[in-house]
Amino acid sequence: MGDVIKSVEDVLNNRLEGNELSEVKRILYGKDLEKLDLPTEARAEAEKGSFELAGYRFTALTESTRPPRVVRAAVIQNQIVLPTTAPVADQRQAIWNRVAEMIATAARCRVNVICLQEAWTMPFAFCTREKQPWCEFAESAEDGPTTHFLQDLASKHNMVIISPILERDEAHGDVLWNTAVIISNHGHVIGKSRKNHIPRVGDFNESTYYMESNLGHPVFQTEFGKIGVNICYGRHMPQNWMAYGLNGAELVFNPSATVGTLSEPMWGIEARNAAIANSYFTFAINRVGTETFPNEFTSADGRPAHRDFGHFYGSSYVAAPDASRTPGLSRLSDGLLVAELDLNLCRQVRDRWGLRMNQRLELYADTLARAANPDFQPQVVYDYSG
Ligand SMILES: NC(=O)NCCC(=O)O
Repeated sequence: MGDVIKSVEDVLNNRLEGNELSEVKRILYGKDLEKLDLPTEARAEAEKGSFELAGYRFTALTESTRPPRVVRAAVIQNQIVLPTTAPVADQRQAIWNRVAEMIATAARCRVNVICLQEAWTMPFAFCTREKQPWCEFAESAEDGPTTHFLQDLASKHNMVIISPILERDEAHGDVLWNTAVIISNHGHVIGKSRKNHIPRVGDFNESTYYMESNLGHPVFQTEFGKIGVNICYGRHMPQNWMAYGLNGAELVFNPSATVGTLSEPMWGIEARNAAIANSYFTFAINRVGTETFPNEFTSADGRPAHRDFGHFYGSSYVAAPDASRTPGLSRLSDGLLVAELDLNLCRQVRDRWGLRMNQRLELYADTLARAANPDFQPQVVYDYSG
């Protein structure tokens, strides 16, 4: 179940042709984006490493008063490497090695900014509700071994790296957080962003492990654009996406871990809608594969106890403010998706559609302030005529 088709695009490409195929792509994907001509060496590395490599170009109009601001931004989706029964340090090291290989290929493709998947150094073990050994994966955002590991890669490859980890906040009594660390292309930690909304659905028992962010909606000014990170479940909250936009984000990454039975019909819609509504680029990143745990757990839904979470369906993609999007990566295998984009498109779409200009923040500030008040009464007008 959940692992039958490689991708929706694969099915469309195999079943449709000619004008029918291009019309379906125009309607579903905005336009048929030009494929990037990625280096032969990068393609060879991807083939040798058994991961998918895809690249697309989003263009913008040429302006006479501003130079183009073209950057290459990429995402990685990957399976865990060792079984979940292996020692924690070995599991993490094996994932580091795998992802470092994929980051090196990204560097060959001249990627400037890359984001990894949610809690990328570990299996998504929160379904188990067990604390050990999974809490051992937690580490300092500023000074932990994963951050040090990536700082070297970031400066070596001149690449901003966004590293979503399980954070251990030692200064605050070992509190755990779900955190994305933003490492500059010179290898400095610029800052961190924490997950604002914690799922309480299905086997996503994450509220057992960590708290909602206390950091708001930070946006990080990098050499390659202003970056926000909306972690996984936060993508269901339009106001969460909006707040990164209010703070000026041009690129918003959504590192995720989600399974087909729960969320696949929502996946292609949410990050894409956010790109349209907020006039910025979004990057939806999902892990891939099926992870099996040593002890059985139940899902509180009457099904028998089981040892796996279900299939993480990958399908990572990039969406643009003009409603175009890339095809998704595979539902089944590791992948690196590269998008070349001109950040000038954000302003061009704002000027054309006026969605930010017409946002009416003052109207919603008032509605939200009232709705958040314990005395709130919904504004409903009743029909008493019958
Ligand atoms: N990791 C996470 O927040 N998953 C929740 C499920 C979903 O949002 O699809």
